[in-house]
Amino acid sequence: MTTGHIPTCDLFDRFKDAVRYVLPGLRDFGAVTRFFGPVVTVKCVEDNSRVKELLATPGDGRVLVVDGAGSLRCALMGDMIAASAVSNGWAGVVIWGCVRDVAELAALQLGIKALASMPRASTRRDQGLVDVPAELPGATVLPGDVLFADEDGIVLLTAEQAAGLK
Ligand SMILES: O=C([O-])CC(=O)C(=O)O
Repeated sequence: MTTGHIPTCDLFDRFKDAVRYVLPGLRDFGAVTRFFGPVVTVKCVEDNSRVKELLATPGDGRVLVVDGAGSLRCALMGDMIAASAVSNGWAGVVIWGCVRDVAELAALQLGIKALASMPRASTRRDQGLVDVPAELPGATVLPGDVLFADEDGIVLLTAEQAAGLK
């Protein structure tokens, strides 16, 4: 596995269509715009219980992928949860859904890509699935995939593909 970020365009040049690409639409909200790491997945709709729990545990340089089914009705992460991700060593959080506290997120040393901002928080009902196949626009993400993100977009590799990178 590589020890550094590889530009997503270089990954295309190397792998072409053997890797997965997330369709455009997710924006950068964190101070870090280039990040990579093995993926942990969460599937949750308008309930960020699992997101809060996971980001309070050691991240070890991993990236949390949140399949929020694209809901624009509430935010799945704000500055408190994101700050806990930073303290716990997560490399990034990619959310098919919304965030809030945008001004504070912009100051955090964390990669954050999400659809949009929304002041309304989610309602925690202790629901959501961890380590299951998760959808991002145009790509299915599996636990253990390796995600590379930068200003150009997001690319997903299998662990085997990532193992071959220098
Ligand atoms: O608590 C939430 O649901 C989201 C939030 O505002 C935070 O992370 O600060």
